[in-house]
Amino acid sequence: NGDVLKRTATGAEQVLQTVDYANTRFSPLRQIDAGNVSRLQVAWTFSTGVLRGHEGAPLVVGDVMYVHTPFPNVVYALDLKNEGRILWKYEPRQKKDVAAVMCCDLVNRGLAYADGLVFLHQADTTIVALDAKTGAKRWSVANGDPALGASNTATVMPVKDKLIVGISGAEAGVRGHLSAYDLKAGHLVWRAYSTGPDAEMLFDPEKTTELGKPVGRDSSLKSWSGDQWKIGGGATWGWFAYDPKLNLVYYGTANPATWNPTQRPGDNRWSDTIIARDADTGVARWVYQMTPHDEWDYDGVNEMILTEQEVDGKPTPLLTHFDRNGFAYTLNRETGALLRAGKYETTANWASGINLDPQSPTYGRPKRDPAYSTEREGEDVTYTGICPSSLGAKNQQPAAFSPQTRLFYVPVTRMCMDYEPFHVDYVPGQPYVGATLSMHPAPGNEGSTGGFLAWDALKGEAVWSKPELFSVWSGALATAGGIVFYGTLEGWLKAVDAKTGQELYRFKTPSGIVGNVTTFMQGGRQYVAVLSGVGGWAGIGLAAGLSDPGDGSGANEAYAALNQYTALGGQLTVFALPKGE
Ligand SMILES: O=C(O)c1cc(C(=O)O)c2c(n1)C(=O)C(=O)c1cc(C(=O)O)[nH]c1-2
Repeated sequence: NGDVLKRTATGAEQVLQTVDYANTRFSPLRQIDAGNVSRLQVAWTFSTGVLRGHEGAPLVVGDVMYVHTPFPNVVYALDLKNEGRILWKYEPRQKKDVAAVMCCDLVNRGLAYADGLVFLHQADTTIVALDAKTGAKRWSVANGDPALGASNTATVMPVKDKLIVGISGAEAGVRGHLSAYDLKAGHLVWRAYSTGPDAEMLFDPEKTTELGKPVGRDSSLKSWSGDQWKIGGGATWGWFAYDPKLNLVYYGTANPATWNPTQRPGDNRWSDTIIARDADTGVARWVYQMTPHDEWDYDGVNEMILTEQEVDGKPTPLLTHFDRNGFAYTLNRETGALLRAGKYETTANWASGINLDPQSPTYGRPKRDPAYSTEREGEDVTYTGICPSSLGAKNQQPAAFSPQTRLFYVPVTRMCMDYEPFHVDYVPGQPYVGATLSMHPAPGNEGSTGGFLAWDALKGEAVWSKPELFSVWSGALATAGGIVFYGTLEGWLKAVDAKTGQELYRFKTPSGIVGNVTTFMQGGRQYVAVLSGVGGWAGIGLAAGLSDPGDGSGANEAYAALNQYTALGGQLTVFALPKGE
């Protein structure tokens, strides 16, 4: 989309949650830098009036800031020239019962902007296009049926004349899909399912490839027992990336449903898969399945970061992905060739590595350790000591990439788990989970369950790594000022030196941070903004007021200590250097 490309070029505005199409979360702004960031001050704050997990970040278009909230998904337009005065407010009417089918708190990862429209994708899967000036509804359309377990937490991405949209619900047996709607009028242009017949997945058996070879006919159907693919998950609740030159949209699919692996033999394609699709037609160019026949809920939706780097002396268009399963993958994003795959979380024990030998019949597949299979002795058995936990070595909170250091900045979770699969029958609109989890800190971290690391994807090694008391559930932002920002579950906004990781600044916001840090220019000054409001899967115990330790698929117990550091909130905090600096 020309408007998006123009507005993302300078870093002054923020029209996408991913900062740019390439998902680098790198801002070219440099007024705030490693030398002065320690003098950052709070410029102004805004209470959202909602008390659940505040994921995502506000948008800035010209002199207007657009702030979204978790369910009920209120949108505020704030006048940046007039001390944040409310220009308009949009409050959707949604049925409360959608909350019952949302797996991991009532979060929303934010708005997107293009061509004078602000796009909101509500919890109940209604997509709404709002007039950016007035807040008037231009069009709306339902993308799924909450009565069948579908919901939404993801942002959308405007690409050319289309809006790319995903769906949540793998924990309810929803069959995931990626859809493209007409940006101006809201009608469906194409829809591509994650599982099922080739025609419904928009796969070309001859031209869609995996690791350089055509996937062949019925690549998904053959990998499921009977018609289980119809309730097979592979939701699309993560982030999207776009390469305008190749005209390809990239995203990952979620776990197969149910979590109980004994119930669904086969590779369960194309769950836990990276997919590249033609933006105009939706047809899949290439795919790569990271965790075939997932036994651990290693959902593959984390962001795809697009960079240009030299590989073996040649400038190469790359896609780098930090998966829940503990491995970082780097592929050639044009061809889908697998270039690197290694552990970024060293405690990951379910697989010793990824087979990188192109001659091998198991090329590209994980080398599993049978000791950590969750079906080796069948159902109703507790399999212990599996790392990482289902939360992943990293969950959805996006990493950043700085072209200055050529490093990725990755928020991580260091948890292991005990996993007990049980038989579950599919009932439309009901949880189709089929496993009980108990989570505990990964060994070797003195009880801390989080960290923030700088990762060299081509060497496959961490350059520096900082421990954090709790999982880092906030997205990173790198800037041309040589700094990287992130938030913590206790509520700290932190700035660290991009080269060394040395902490340069911290400020305690009113509630835990699960939002993504953003930055923008207004009136010649650079600002940094972040939403506080504890929640998401890690903060579900606090956000939903859970009492049973096992609630939240084990997260309530795993993060019980969080209530000694923070409480519910819903606030935007905006930072700047003192006036005149
Ligand atoms: O498969 C799905 O449909 C689905 C949806 C969501 C969601 O919509 O938030 C999450 C997950 N899975 C999930 O596995 C997960 O770990 C998770 C964490 C969060 C969060 O916002 O903290 N959402 C979700």
